[in-house]
Amino acid sequence: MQGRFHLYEGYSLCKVTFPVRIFKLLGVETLIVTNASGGLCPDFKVGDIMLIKDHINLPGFAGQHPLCGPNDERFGIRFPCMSDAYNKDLRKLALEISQELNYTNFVREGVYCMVSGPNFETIAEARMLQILGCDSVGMSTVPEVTVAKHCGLRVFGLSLITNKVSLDYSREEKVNHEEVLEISKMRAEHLQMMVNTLIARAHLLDEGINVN
Ligand SMILES: O=P(O)(O)O[C@@H]1C[C@H](O)[C@@H](CO)O1
Ligand SMILES: Nc1nc2[nH]cnc2c(=O)[nH]1
Repeated sequence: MQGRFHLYEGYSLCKVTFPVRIFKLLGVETLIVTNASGGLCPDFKVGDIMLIKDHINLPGFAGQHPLCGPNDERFGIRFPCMSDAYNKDLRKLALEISQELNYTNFVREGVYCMVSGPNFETIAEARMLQILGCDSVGMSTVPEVTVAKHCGLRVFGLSLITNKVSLDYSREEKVNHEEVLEISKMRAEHLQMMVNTLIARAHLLDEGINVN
């Protein structure tokens, strides 16, 4: 997909995730998601690429969930397990690839949290998210991943840390969308290289071939 639909644009989560079900019907087996997010983990720097290890579905906690309503059994079960949402083997492979590509000084792993947006966080919100165990925060991805897991797709995700989220009332810098776009452009080639290399190697995992 070139871009995606967002909840904050006014789309229902059913519409936001509709392309994932189309992928499933087309025979897609693995979903690779990328996004931009704000860094909450104090160790993260702007420009870091975070391999998404897990997520927190904050809109889901409040009933904004793409699987609410009658369950479509053709796609998956009523109560899907999400404890292994982001495929372990693909994450391990991505870490190995980042070492080979010499990217280790800007590749991290962490927990992504979705909020609906469109505003960036208040400082109190950011502090709360950090206490909850979120390493980064963004406005997308989680609904698509949830629907992908529901219908049995394997998922891998990368989140580009485009800014630091303000956690301190004395911090003068203000988060803005222009910065998000600028950092995304700066890291685009690295992200493409990681994804391309991962795709080239991922099928070896299915065939049980040692990728080292
Ligand atoms: O679509 P993603 O989640 O990558 O985009 C993020 C969320 C907003 O659309 C935008 C905020 O600057 O970046
Ligand atoms: N919610 C949220 N989304 C983002 N997308 C890119 N940066 C941010 C951020 O700081 N907060």
